[in-house]
Amino acid sequence: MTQKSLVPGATLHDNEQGGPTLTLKHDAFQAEISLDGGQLTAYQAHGQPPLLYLSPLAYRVQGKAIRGGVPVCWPWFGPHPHDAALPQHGVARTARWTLSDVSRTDDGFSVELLGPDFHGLKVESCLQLCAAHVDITLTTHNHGTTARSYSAALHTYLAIGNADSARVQGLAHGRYQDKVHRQSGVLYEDTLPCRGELDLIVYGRTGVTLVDEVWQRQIVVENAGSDSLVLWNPGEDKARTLKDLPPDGWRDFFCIEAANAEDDARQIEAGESHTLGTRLMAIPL
Ligand SMILES: O=P(O)(O)OC[C@H]1O[C@H](O)[C@H](O)[C@@H](O)[C@@H]1O
Repeated sequence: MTQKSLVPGATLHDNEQGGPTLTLKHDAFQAEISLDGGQLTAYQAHGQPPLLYLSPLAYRVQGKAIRGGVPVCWPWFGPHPHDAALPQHGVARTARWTLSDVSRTDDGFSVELLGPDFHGLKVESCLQLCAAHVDITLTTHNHGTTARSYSAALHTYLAIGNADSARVQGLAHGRYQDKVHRQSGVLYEDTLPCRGELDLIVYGRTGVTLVDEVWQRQIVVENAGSDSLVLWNPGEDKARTLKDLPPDGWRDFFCIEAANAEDDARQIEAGESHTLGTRLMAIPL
């Protein structure tokens, strides 16, 4: 593919490994979207640290998930519920998506992407990017003839100064499922340190804040169409088993995922659709 200008500031081109990539340049920020995975891989407001972490060892070949940015887990989150042969986190993050529209808005860009079809379910994504925030929606349509269940997540890798000294706020009274310790219960504390391996689904919380003392900022995450959010960091030991993450890479991000996961999996009637969304806002401390 040769480089193609779409609207002022938006260019579609192949990255170094040949993957179709949309680069967005604005006076106040710049961003990159990979059509492989249909995912935002970078967003940075000028003069600020990056909002999203992208592993320097991330695979950038068609058919492999990209570790970083905002991977799309769809139409199931985690292992497939009945068929262990199917890939973890569904088919969308390894599919090549289609760019259906890109336009300038008053304060940034709006991008629409069409994702894969999976047995009567179809997914599309809309990204609204401006200097103040990033909004991503994921809409699933059931174009089959019977009701269908699915699960999903926008698996956001938020960039941070150091996971060891960051914390998530806004969790009090959320019901949780802890996949590391195989426990469930209710979170009594409002704040959770991002230290060590964490893999938690928290129900009933649509908004939380990641507080980063090192970079002196907080990232506010507000989700919609979701009653579950996932908090994940592999920690030092598990990170060593991930080939697409440097040994110290776990320090540089914390995942806060807008989800329809586990107990929050959704059923969509024939002809209906459901939208999951997340808004990310970085604010100085
Ligand atoms: O390594 P991946 O397939 O990208 O999955 C990374 C992580 O995603 C989610 O956060 C899950 O809750 C974790 O259990 C999983 O380890």
